[in-house]
Amino acid sequence: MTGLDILGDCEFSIVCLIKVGRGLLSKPEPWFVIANLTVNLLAVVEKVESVQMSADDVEKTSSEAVKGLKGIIAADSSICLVNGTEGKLLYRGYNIDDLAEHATFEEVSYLLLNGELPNAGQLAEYQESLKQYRSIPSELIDALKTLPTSAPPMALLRTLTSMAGVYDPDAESESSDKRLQISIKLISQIPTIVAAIHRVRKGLDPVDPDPSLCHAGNFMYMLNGEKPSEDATRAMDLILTLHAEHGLNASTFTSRVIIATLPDIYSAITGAIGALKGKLHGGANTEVLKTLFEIGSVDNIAPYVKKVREAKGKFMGFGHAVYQVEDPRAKHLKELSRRLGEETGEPKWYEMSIEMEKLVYAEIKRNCNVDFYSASLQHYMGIPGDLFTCIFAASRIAGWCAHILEQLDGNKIIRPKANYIGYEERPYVSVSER
Ligand SMILES: CC(=O)SCCNC(=O)CCNC(=O)[C@H](O)C(C)(C)COP(=O)(O)OP(=O)(O)OC[C@H]1O[C@@H](n2cnc3c(N)ncnc32)[C@H](O)[C@@H]1OP(=O)(O)O
Ligand SMILES: O=C([O-])CC(=O)C(=O)O
Repeated sequence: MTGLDILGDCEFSIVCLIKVGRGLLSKPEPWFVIANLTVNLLAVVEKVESVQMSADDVEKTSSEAVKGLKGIIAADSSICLVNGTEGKLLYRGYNIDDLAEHATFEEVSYLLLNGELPNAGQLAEYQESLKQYRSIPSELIDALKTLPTSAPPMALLRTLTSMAGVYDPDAESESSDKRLQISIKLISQIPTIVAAIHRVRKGLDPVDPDPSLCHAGNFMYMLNGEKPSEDATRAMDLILTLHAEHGLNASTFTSRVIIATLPDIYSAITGAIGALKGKLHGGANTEVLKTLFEIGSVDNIAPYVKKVREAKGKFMGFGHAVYQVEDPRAKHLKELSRRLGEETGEPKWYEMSIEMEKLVYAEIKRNCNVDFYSASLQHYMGIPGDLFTCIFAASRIAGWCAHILEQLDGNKIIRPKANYIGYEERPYVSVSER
């Protein structure tokens, strides 16, 4: 905006006043003069603001970025409510406590994808579809055998999920039916891929899925090569139910950002797996077990907490971006960890976790999150620590797919802007003069 523009806006008031002075206009009341000037000055302010608004288009704005986008509402969603002050979690309106107690992962994943719990017929049909999709292309197993066994399982999962997209003839389909089908396929196949990773890196052959087993039972079977007990099946089912969905967490947001550019579902899921891998997110469960192993005994916890505090370090499995009170999922995992600690005759890891929870809370006033007790629990279930995040992914695939389908319904590309804090425009300097 130039000085001339501003003058232009004041012009009417000034010209009027001059005309009054020359007797060309009758003398107005003082309130009229003030009101007139105010109106025109407001117009100037508005113009200045609109000039700033158009400068925003080139990412130059005076406003500050919200770090981590904390508290920013980035989407309308009817999938999940995370109430951080009350510690409440609802999937499509159903409380996680009720789902943990009564529902199976099949019901929960159907609910997340379709918006309603299935009736008996719908559930049977859905379970059948999940079973039909369980086998993965043999090319994935062949490729897995060529990859380094030392690679983190989440890196292998990321690579194989991306590959699965290459072998799916429907991957590029834009039909809603096909997209729902791909979602069901992914919910079914991620556990098969995870189990194959687990076995191949141990030098074992992958185990073919068993159609007589439910989703969780078959997952345990493909991991261990033995039919699981009812308790083991129920434990896996609970883990899958509790981790299935959590609003706009980092990996889910990633999946929505990716799908919003309209690539294919596999691309969005591959990105989500990459985001979940990080230790500030899903990767924290692996870190928790490492910590428990490093500490070794209840007696060493107090010195460990002191050491981490002095180094201004992080306590893995503690704190949350949304919950200011207890994570409502943690108590379910904690109780199961207690039970399995007793049943395996190795309560140490549970007892250490209890002491750690107490001492860390006293130190930083942060509760434990879903990743904390899932570590001792999965350890009791015989799952290696570095596979924990893959188990998380085998569950969260349901939430990711639900969000992807929701994003595609009325899609808009997600494109926030940066608060530019770099150089003003400056002249190019040739190499010889730098
Ligand atoms: C499934 C999940 O993703 S659950 C989360 C899993 N991640 C972890 O367990 C890793 C440890 N926890 C954390 O790093 C954090 O609590 C997060 C990433 C989960 C949340 O981070 P934020 O939203 O920034 O939380 P919050 O606003 O409470 O953190 C503010 C400060 O509190 C302190 N704080 C929070 N959590 C912790 C922790 N676990 N240990 C030590 N200090 C902590 C830190 O000083 C933090 O600032 P910093 O991140 O700059 O170091
Ligand atoms: O919501 C979050 O930020 C992290 C979390 O608990 C989850 O993804 O389950």
